[in-house]
Amino acid sequence: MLVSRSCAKRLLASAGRAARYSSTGTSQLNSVTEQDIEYFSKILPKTSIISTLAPISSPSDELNSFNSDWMGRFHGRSTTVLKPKTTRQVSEILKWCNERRIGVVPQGGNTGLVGGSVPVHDEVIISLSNMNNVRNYDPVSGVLVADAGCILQSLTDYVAPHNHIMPIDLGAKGSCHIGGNVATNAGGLRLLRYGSLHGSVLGLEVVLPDGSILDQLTTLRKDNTGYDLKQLFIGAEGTLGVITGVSILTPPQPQASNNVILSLPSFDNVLPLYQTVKRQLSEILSAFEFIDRTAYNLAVKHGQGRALPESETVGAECFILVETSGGRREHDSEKLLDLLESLLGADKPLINSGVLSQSPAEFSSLWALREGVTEAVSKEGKAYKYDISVPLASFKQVVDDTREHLRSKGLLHDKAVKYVLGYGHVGDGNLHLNIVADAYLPEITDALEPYIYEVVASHRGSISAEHGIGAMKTHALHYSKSDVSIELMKKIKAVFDPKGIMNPGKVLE
Ligand SMILES: O=C(O)CC[C@@H](O)C(=O)O
Ligand SMILES: [Zn+2]
Repeated sequence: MLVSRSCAKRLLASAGRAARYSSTGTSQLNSVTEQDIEYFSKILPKTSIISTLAPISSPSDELNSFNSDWMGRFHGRSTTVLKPKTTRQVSEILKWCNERRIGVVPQGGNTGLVGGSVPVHDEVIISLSNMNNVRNYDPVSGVLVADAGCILQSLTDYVAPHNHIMPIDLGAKGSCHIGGNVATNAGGLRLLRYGSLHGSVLGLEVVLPDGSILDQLTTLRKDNTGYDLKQLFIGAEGTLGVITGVSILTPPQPQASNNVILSLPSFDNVLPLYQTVKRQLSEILSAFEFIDRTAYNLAVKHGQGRALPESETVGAECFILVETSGGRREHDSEKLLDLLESLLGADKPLINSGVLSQSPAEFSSLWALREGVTEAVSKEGKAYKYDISVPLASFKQVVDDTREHLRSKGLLHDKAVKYVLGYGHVGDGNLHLNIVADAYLPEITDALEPYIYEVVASHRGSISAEHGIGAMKTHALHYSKSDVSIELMKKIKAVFDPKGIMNPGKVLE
């Protein structure tokens, strides 16, 4: 139900003003009041509002999962979650919040790793989970238009009968939303083959903080008409507006997918191996993923995938998962077998052994060893997650140096930190450096930061290769962005969101 302008004005005038300073330091933001809930309940059915405030008054534990990230590292104090079903409803909510200066946090599947989708204070959470319809699919062009709240896996299932796949794939696919993927510019396991979302996303529908709807939901492959505004929202982490619809190009399903896990005696072999694999598999190579020994052991310990036969892992310092996706089943398998033969038959073999999947179940099981590292780590304790781009050659050095650094501070093993491990997307130059401890402790954070960011900056790398900045890295943005860049980002933010209501405390300080 839409609320009339006069009704909105009346409610605005009567609304209480529990003002406080926002985390961005740029504007006064207000807390939600009972009058706001009264207004929201004119826009949304009561079942789509979770609030501890009258006249809804849901139990506060219902709010907990929306206020915390899945790692239990970031916590907000929102009193109110709104679950709109339509773009128009999102627009009405934002218009109201903008006029009232109420902070807003858009939330998808809440699977992020940098605290981007939970409030810093008591912002209203707009959950996109009720906006979960496919709007249109053209199996000829492969262009899919979907609500932002569609779960990635359900979209993968939707396009599968049409012999297409989604251009992204990530461990959280069973719960992450396509809108969240776009808002965070999620990378994932298919980036090597299909590139980033900046290329696959053709159009977006975005509700701006003042409630206006930016309809750029084009399905065109070519549209060279000046500034490509949608690119600004890809990776903006909800700081410029709420993405409500996504138009995305889905690639044809490869006819044949194979994978193999190679065990390597030394990390030094990773780079020559990558060169060899690229040369021999050329266009059918679709993933080249790295798992160090610690990461592998944890994945196995926590039952992610099936452990490789013991004999194949003896003496392995690290593992590489190679995937091929091509158009000719026999040809592709032969290419992979030829690769294995030539690697193992070399005078100085780069690998100890390789385990090739022989069935769809084995294919998934090998992937689970890699995809499941995050899950395994979460079962071990609290993880400090650094998601960095550094030259491939320094992946191992960075992990080893971090371990030694923690040891020198007396924090390793006997004192809180249990593991330091590395894994990630070698093909994309992206290392996931995880430090696993018993708890999130200030002395560990102090030992890790700015240490890791300085290492990254010394390589002219990125402090966030794919997970974003969220609330976790706002203070460190300058390690990867120049002053000029940050000033421009702030100006862009001010143009779209002059009152600073959108996802305050994220991306920019
Ligand atoms: O948990 C992490 O640090 C990485 C998660 C994800 O980006 C992955 O590549 O598995
Ligand atoms: Zn990753």
